[in-house]
Amino acid sequence: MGGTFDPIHHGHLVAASEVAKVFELDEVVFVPTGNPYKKTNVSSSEHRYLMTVIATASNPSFRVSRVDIDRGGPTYTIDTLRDVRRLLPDADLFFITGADAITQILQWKDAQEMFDVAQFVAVTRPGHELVLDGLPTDRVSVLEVPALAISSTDCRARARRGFPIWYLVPDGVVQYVAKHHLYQAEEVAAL
Ligand SMILES: Nc1ncnc2c1ncn2[C@@H]1O[C@H](COP(=O)(O)OP(=O)(O)OP(=O)(O)O)[C@@H](O)[C@H]1O
Ligand SMILES: O=C(O)c1ccc[n+]([C@@H]2O[C@H](COP(=O)([O-])O)[C@@H](O)[C@H]2O)c1
Repeated sequence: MGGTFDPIHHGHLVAASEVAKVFELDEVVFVPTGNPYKKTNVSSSEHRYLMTVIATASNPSFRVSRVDIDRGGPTYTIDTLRDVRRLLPDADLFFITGADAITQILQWKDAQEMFDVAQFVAVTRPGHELVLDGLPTDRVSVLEVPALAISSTDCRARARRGFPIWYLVPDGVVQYVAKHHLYQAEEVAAL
């Protein structure tokens, strides 16, 4: 599952857990983006990586990869998939993505090649319509996950306004955000 994870929240974790169960996956690899070139004002990749490690630590089937962070340059999913394929040459790869991302996917770099490397699982997300027009139906599956109307944008806005993010994100992530003063007004957090 690729994401900016700024911060990772329970919507991400529930989606990953549900896909793992339904598709009988051995593990879910969370891949925080290095440079999500379509997003602005993103926290440092090390903060996002560490929050993802904290959030997934208690699940033995979840792990975190640094491939997108260590590669450098803009993060393209085709490169993520090539790197993960190199690390796991015999695995059947599934890329988990949300309803908002799947509608954009044909505009991603080397979109057609991505479907050769991995099967895509599009999970439902409150407030976002699943639009699969033009996508190869044999390479994209749809899965309805328990609806959690949580977004990283909302978590950041709540933290900035002094509202709690308890129960929207894992406890360790609440503590990490507080300790490092993430998402404060004018904040540009660096490790
Ligand atoms: N509540 C949710 N339910 C299902 N999928 C989700 C949910 N939140 C995020 N996703 C999916 O997880 C992937 C990574 O998401 P991302 O890290 O960009 O989180 P986000 O909450 O969408 O962030 P932001 O609000 O900053 O755009 C995306 O494919 C996104 O669609
Ligand atoms: O490959 C691309 O061109 C591309 C463009 C936008 C997003 N993505 C990927 O989509 C996933 C979710 O991205 P984001 O920015 O919504 O957190 C993440 O793995 C990104 O690398 C990929």
